[in-house]
Amino acid sequence: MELMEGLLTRRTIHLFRPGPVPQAVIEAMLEAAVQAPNHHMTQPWRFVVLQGDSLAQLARIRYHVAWHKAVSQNRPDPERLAMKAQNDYMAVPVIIGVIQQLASDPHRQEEDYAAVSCATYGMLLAAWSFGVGTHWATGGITQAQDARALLQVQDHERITGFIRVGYPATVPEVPRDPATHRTLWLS
Ligand SMILES: Cc1cc2nc3c(=O)[nH]c(=O)nc-3n(C[C@H](O)[C@H](O)[C@H](O)COP(=O)(O)O)c2cc1C
Repeated sequence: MELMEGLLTRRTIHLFRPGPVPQAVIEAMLEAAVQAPNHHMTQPWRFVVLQGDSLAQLARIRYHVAWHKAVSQNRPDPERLAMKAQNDYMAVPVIIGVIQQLASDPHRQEEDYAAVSCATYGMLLAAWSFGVGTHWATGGITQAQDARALLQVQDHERITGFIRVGYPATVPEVPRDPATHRTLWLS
């Protein structure tokens, strides 16, 4: 797939087909990620690939996070919402946790988050080039102590997102405002 085609057609996937993703695709995603631009070459990222039992553990943690959120918001049927949250994770063969190493300087931290986001986007695009879909999400689970422990996140690190990886069942359309509506050309 041409780079431009990938940039124009990649979408967040919400429904995945069952089945594994080749290890080579996951490795290619990670290689693409570490090529991301990063100021001062801080390379402020780390990745944790969860499959099998570890993915099931993460899904269970997501169940608890979703349950507590639903209860705290007085939502009806917290059990159903929590099961959906868990099942969404169990519907993919691989989830990649993205971790930012936190610099002590706030400005450096902000620039590092930009770099980690570039790395994450690189992963999504690399996956897409193999016809593999992704879903980049944040949410409460990125701060859950149990999730941090499972991913062996250190005090000077934070989880910036979880990337679900699998073959898409459907690819949604998510139209954008044209770039011309968002651009001022100066000469
Ligand atoms: C930093 C970041 C956090 C996101 N967090 C979530 C999330 O928690 N849940 C979710 O469903 N999508 C999340 N998304 C995906 C966006 O909702 C999605 O990119 C947007 O709807 C546009 O759709 P597209 O990716 O198909 O173009 C996140 C995207 C980014 C960049």
